[in-house]
Amino acid sequence: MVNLLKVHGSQNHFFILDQTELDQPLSDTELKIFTKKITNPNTGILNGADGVLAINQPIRKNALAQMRVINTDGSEASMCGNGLRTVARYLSEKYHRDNFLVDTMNASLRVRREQAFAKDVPAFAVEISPVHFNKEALPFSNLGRDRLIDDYAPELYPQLRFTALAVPNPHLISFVTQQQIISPILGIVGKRLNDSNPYFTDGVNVNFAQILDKNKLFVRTYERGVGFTNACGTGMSATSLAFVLIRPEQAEFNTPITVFNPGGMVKTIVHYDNSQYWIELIGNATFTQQITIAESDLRNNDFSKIITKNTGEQTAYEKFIANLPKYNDITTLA
Ligand SMILES: N[C@H](CCC[C@H](N)C(=O)O)C(=O)O
Repeated sequence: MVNLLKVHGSQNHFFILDQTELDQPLSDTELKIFTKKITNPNTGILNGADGVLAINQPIRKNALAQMRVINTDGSEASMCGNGLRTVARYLSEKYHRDNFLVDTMNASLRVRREQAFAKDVPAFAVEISPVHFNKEALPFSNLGRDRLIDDYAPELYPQLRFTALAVPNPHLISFVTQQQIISPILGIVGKRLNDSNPYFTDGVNVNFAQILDKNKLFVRTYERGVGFTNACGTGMSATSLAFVLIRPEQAEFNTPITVFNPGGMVKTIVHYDNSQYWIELIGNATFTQQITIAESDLRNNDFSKIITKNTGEQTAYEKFIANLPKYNDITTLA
């Protein structure tokens, strides 16, 4: 039998599949098919999810394990901030470590257990890096420039200023008004740049941010390979870096920034060390259900005989967010 976990970071939901526990790990094709089925609310389980986080043996020395990120459309991403917090908690409890490295596609990243955000709301801090601004790393093209930092790009959407950066998955960020953040604009831009288009040929995660106060943001994201999610960890991290760079009078390096999102709240800290930017993303790592499935059923995408067990943590999480200030009553899955 195999144990899956249903988890979330800021209610960005995932299934964790520890491939090292399987007699025969799923192939890349099997993992893609499995993800598309189990995350789809109609064909999957537990209302689906925003992706699958697959854990494999480490690929670099000193790392405890590798995390791979598969979006609901089957595409693989180089990084997932909310997901890495939940994988960090899973590995922390499996190997009894609180401070270690996790391999991702492009880098081994530091993770550590943080003080819980509230009773039964465990929290982890994860490193978000490497960071790139040049068009080759994102990639973007046909915008007549090598970098896009706080500038108009009417080809993408008129009257908005955009910043493009990779952490290392690709993000497009715009600081907007409250009216704009709750308007259909984000969905229009997100859909257009994740269908075939001449600018972001690999797609891009689109983030609209409202500046609430000094070191305080609200971020809403249309995710590549998924669509609207309750939160995007790499999106909130990339937005925090753009905030510090573009509005230095309102956001500082090495200072916690509170980022609210439709699914809850995280803290970010933007760093610049040895001429490299990196971001700490600190937030909940909630396990909502434990799922038991026969390995043969997993391989055949047959979820008819699964056994699920509620952890009770979602109640604690909802109590935690009930005490947070409300900024935008957005039903994200619009
Ligand atoms: N959709 C993203 C991957 C998941 C990132 C997000 N869920 C996060 O928490 O960072 C992409 O294709 O780049």
